[in-house]
Amino acid sequence: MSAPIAVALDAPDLGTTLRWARAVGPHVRCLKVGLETYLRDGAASVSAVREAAPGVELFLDLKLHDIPNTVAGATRSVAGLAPEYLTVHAAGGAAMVRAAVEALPAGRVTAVTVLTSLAESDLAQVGLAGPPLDAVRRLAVLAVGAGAGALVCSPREVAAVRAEVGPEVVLVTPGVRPAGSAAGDQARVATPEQALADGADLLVVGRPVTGAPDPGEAARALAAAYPGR
Ligand SMILES: O=C(O)c1cc(=O)[nH]c(=O)n1[C@@H]1O[C@H](COP(=O)(O)O)[C@@H](O)[C@H]1O
Repeated sequence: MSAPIAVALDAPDLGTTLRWARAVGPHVRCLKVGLETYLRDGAASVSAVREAAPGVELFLDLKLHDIPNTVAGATRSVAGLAPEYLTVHAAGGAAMVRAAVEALPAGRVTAVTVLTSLAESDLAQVGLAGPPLDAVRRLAVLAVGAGAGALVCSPREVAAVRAEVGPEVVLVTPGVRPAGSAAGDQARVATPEQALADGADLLVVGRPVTGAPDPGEAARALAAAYPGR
């Protein structure tokens, strides 16, 4: 099985997105198309990434967050792209997550709990008092109860979330930084070793790979260090 890594293709133009997809695709299980690419290049970018990296799973990271009726419609709008993962914000509530689940016939609705860029002080500012773990656990339980098949949390919470939701739910962790990599705007980070040891199923890695002088080689080295189980 290929390395449990999703490379975030957050690129400034479609040519770069596809160059990265071709370079890293052979080494990893999954490629992530997010807001930067999707809002600029649309659905065609998803098909183009699939063509550039055949056989690799597609993670469509649109972080939907709206009233249930609107999220259901938005999910139907992209369901034909057949993403293996589609993100929604768990904070949109159980009815919203369920609306996405019902509108996505295949693939996993993937609920983002608390963004990995937020530290405890940021959460306090938006009215979520207490450690991030409390909110992450609460939102994880809510989302799984509403039918989400995957969750996004930081590697720091993954062990506690696993204990909460059991073995079947796919746990996805961004905020993964190999030792020595810059954290950038990520607040709750850990190494790939730690994330996997704590029970993560899929590591999302962007800049440590795509910002490397040779993204293909960076992905190859990361995949060799963390081969699929
Ligand atoms: O849903 C996500 O993928 C996501 C959730 C989250 O809490 N934090 C987070 O960083 N992400 C995404 O994961 C990727 C992380 O990229 P790097 O920080 O460059 O490794 C970006 O594409 C983010 O949009």
